Amino acid sequence: MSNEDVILSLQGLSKNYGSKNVLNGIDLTVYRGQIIGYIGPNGAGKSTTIKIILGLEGDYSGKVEIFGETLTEDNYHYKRKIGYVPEIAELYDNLTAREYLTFIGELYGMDLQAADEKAWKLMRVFGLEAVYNSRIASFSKGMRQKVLIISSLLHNPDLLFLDEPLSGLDANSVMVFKEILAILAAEGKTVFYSSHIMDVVEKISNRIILINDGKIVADGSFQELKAQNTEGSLEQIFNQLTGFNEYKTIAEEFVSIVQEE
Ligand SMILES: Nc1ncnc2c1ncn2[C@@H]1O[C@H](COP(=O)(O)OP(=O)(O)OP(=O)(O)O)[C@@H](O)[C@H]1O
Repeated sequence: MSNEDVILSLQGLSKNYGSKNVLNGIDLTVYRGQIIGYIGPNGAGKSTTIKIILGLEGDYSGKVEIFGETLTEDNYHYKRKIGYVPEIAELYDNLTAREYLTFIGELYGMDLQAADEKAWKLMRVFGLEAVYNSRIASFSKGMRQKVLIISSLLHNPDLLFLDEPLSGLDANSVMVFKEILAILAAEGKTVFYSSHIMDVVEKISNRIILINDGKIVADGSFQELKAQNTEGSLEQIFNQLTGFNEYKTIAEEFVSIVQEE
């Protein structure tokens, strides 16, 4: 791939919280059209990486380049080309879906009417047109997640960050969303997908990055990772590479404590 196809580059990215070293020299070049499955154990630093790239977390060392420009505090124009589904979302409960989505659309520089029309159409495709003018407080978990997904894509971003995006979605919606991602990537959009649902990551990503102890411990397509490891599924490869083989002992200990008289 040529340099023009580099969408994102992390060079020696490190981050401490106090004395805790969370990221420890992440080197990663992401190319246009890739769906990156960014995985790792709880607390490995996945959300921290995403927040640094989004400019939500500072005080790191190393270099971040996005769309060919170095990330600095006063360079925020790139944000218009980015979409983000956070792991924990602050949806404004008192707003209606319409108010929320048009607000987000305007933040991304869209014209109010254009944002309104597009948001309504996307809500309709997700079967939510009847609640477009209802308050988000009355929405189920899956409905909220769909609003979040729409808000991340309303402005047609080139690079999409998804942190556990399927949370609360039913099986039909998951199928639709996986297909949306595949079509977007085929259109040249780039997706950075962080999740613990290994069978989905295995299927949708064309490149999987596994981080552990603040470092990249695996980088390749699922087929490549499979060829390099003795284990078969991504879940098993994950457990093998993160040195986890104690699940039975932990489960037994947990249940025996639950059953203590
Ligand atoms: N604002 C903060 N202040 C102090 N420590 C933090 C802060 N944010 C994150 N951490 C710590 O950094 C580490 C990495 O957190 P992060 O949320 O990036 O992990 P993650 O890989 O996304 O985990 P999970 O899979 O559980 O969502 C954790 O140990 C967490 O406690």
